[in-house]
Amino acid sequence: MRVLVVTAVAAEAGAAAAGESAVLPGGYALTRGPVLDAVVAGVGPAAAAAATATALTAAGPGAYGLVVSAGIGGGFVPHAPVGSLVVADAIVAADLGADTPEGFLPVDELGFGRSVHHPPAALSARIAEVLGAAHAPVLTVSTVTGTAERAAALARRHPRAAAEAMEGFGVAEAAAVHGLPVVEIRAVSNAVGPRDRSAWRIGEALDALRGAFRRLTPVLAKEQP
Ligand SMILES: O=C(O)c1cccc(C(=O)CC[C@H]2O[C@@H](n3cnc4c(=O)[nH]cnc43)[C@H](O)[C@@H]2O)c1
Repeated sequence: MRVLVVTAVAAEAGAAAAGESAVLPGGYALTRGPVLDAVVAGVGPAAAAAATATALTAAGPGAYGLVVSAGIGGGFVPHAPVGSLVVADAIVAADLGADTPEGFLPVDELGFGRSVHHPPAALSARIAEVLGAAHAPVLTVSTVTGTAERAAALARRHPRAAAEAMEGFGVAEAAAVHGLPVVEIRAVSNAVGPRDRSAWRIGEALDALRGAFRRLTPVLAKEQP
C-alpha cells in the first residue's frame, strides 16, 4: 500500500522518505518515494491538518491506504527516554477544550467534535513491535510543555501518555475526513518537562526516525489498504 507521511519540517521528511521532489498546491514540499510520500506541513495541528488535506486532495481518492504523522517529540518520563520511539495507540488533543476552576474539560465533553483518534489497533501494535517502540497515547499540544507543573498535569490527565508533539491530531482529523486510517510515530528528542534547550537531542532523534522508516517501509509496502 502507498503511504502519506506528514512531518513538520524537511529534516523529518528526509528521515522518512527519499525520492523525487514535487511542490503541491499551497507550496507544500512533497517527496515521492516508491512506497512512502512525505509532505512538509509546518509546525502545529492546524498547519498539519491543512497540509494533510491538501496532499490527500491533490493525490485523489484511493492514492494512499494510510496516513502517518511522524517526527520528533517530547517523551514522558519514565515511559519514553530520549532516542526511543513511540507509536501512538491513541492520538489525543490534550489542550483542545476549556479551562475551568475544576480543571481542564476536553472539547468532546463540551459537546463539540472529538478529542481522540484511534489508529488501527492491530496495525499500530505491529508497527510498535517491528520498531521496538512504546505503544501508548501520544498527546498533541499547541504549546510545547516547558514546566514541571504542566508536565505533571498532563501526566495526571493521561497517565499512559508516552510522548507529546504538535501535529498528530491535525493529521488525524484530515485523514478521517478522507476516510483513511492514521498512525503516529515519534522519535524522542527531549523529555517533557522544564524547558532546557541544551538537553534537546534532535540529531539523535532524527537518526532514530530514519532507522524506524528504514525498517518500516518494507513492512508497509506489503500491507493491504
Ligand atoms: O523554545 C523551545 O523550547 C523549543 C525548542 C525547540 C523546538 C521547539 C518547538 O516548538 C519545535 C516543536 C516541533 O518539534 C516537535 N516536538 C519536539 N519535542 C516536543 C515537545 O516536547 N513538545 C511538543 N512538541 C515537540 C513538535 O511536534 C514540533 O514539530 C521549541
